Amino acid sequence: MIWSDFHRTKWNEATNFAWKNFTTPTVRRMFSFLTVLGKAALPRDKLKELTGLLQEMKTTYSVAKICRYDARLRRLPSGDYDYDAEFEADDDNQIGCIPTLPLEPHLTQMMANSRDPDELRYLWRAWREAAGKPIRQKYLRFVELSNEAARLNGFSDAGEYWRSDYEIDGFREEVEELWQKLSPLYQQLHAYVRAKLVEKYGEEVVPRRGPIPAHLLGNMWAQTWTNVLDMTIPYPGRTSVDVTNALRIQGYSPLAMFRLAEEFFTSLGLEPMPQTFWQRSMIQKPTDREVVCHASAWDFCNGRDYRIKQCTEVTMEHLVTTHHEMGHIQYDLLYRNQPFIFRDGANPGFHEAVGDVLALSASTPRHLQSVGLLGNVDDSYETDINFLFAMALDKIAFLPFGYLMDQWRWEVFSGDTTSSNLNNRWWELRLGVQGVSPPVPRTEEDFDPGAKFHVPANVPYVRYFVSFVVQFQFHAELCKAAGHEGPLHRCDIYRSVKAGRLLRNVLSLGKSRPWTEALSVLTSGRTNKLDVEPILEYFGPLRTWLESQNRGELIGWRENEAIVLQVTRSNASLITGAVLAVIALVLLVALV
Ligand SMILES: CC(=O)N[C@@H](CC(=O)O)C(=O)NC[C@H](CC1(C(=O)N[C@@H](Cc2ccc(O)cc2)C(=O)O)CCCC1)C(=O)O
Ligand SMILES: [Zn+2]
Repeated sequence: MIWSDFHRTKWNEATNFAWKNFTTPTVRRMFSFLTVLGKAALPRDKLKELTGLLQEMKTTYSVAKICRYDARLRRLPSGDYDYDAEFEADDDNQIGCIPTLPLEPHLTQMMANSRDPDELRYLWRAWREAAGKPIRQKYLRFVELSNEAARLNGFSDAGEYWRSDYEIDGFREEVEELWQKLSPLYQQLHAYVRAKLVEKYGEEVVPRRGPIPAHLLGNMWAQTWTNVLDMTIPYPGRTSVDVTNALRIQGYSPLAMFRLAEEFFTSLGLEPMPQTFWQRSMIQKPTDREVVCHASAWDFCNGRDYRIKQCTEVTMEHLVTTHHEMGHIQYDLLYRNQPFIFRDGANPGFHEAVGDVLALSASTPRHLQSVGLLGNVDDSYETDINFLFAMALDKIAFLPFGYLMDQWRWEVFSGDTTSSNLNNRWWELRLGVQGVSPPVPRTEEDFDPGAKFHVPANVPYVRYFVSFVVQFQFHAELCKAAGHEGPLHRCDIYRSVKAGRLLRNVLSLGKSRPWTEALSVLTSGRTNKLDVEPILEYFGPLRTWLESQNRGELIGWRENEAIVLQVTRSNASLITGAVLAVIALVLLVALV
């Protein structure tokens, strides 16, 4: 339907007050959602510009490729990798390189498996040159138009529009409070992993009391650290829950992984995937065309057609992702009989939590053994700690990143962060909240947030932070319903129809009731708030172990070490003396 400016104004006036006096709460709730037009509230030409910018940014990200790292050819006199040589003809090989490496699966796997700091630093920087830097200006214009659309919907900026999905005042403060309670556990994990990386790479590369360089954590954004488990596992040689090898040895295909995940859902009495799902999903990277490989789950809003698009690799990490994506479809299926406007998650964090809740059970050593993916599992203390540590590299390591992504974007939308400190503010948060530092100096020429899918794709992110807290609330309640006794981290709700019924009751509500009421249903009225107790209970034994291991280590990080390390490592001769003097001055003032 084409909205003329006249009609839009009339609609806005008409809907701005009449419905608020309706007496039926459900109808009032429907109108409160229907009257938010989102970007459609923009004048046609601006809407066209906005959608054009979004498509261009998504395309840049999905086609970005970089050159292969070539240790031999390009060395500066200082021994550093001469990154700029990438694009200059040089005598060794006549022409510059041809960018051939895409993010998925190549760079993802290289960041996971390489143990060469120089190669990792190259991959880290080259990806940001190719994916982030080119969209900096587009993103700034996109923010302006997003804010204009938000204001036309009655919000102060796009951040307030995004936060309205959570329907509570003070959501921002609530998230801040949750993070403050979780940060001590994160700092313990950070200190332990840093000490192990110092052992591996030396203090030249990893400062013992400083932030961890972001390229060494096994992930392009340092958002989850499961790929450094081999270097950090507490008790090497004991049972490790990374069943990637078992999956491959047993000949698992992506389809078999999907069937395994589906069977967990049906074991709880939940919905099987519909026929069309198996016919129309794309579960492997096709060879005949370029696709966006970032996994996604799709509801075609007709009660029948649901699909997953995923470039599945046969790894443990992808088995967890398969549960995650199928969790979205399960939620879509459970609320398909709701009125259309209520076919959504109670809040976006709930939608992200469903699959992860089942994966918490499916990842336990006991469960992996019961499906034949793990051999003999002992109930020893060491096996417990190994398991909890592996889970923490995924769940605890992620928390600061899940928190800071939208902290940064909310500040950009509100104007607290502008083009003059766009990238610097990102690194202030990455340093201050997450304790990671860039392996090479960053400037306002760069746009590092743009190298993370959800920024060019404009997908909000605090939903994952909320999910990582609430999924443990779900886990605790479903384990209670399943009659589990013993430590929470050993719970496996597999085949518990009681747990399945409770989950069905909560998820079938969709967005027909505020999520606080859905939480009340989940906890039989015990609470209606986000609560960090279950995740802290789950990781309790690991926290005690980390605190004993970390005796003598600095917990936390000195932020200035990041700067000093960068200066020494980035070939000081390239940096004019003036800049060096400034840094020395800043440090002097900071230390006085
Ligand atoms: C039509 C549409 O868009 N549908 C939505 C779903 C819906 O709204 O119904 C959708 O499919 N979104 C895609 C997105 C994909 C993934 C993701 O982006 N994850 C985050 C954060 C994270 C990290 C670790 C983790 O264990 C769990 C999450 C990241 O990778 O940074 C990639 C792999 C996992 C989930 C998703 O499924 O959430
Ligand atoms: Zn998701």
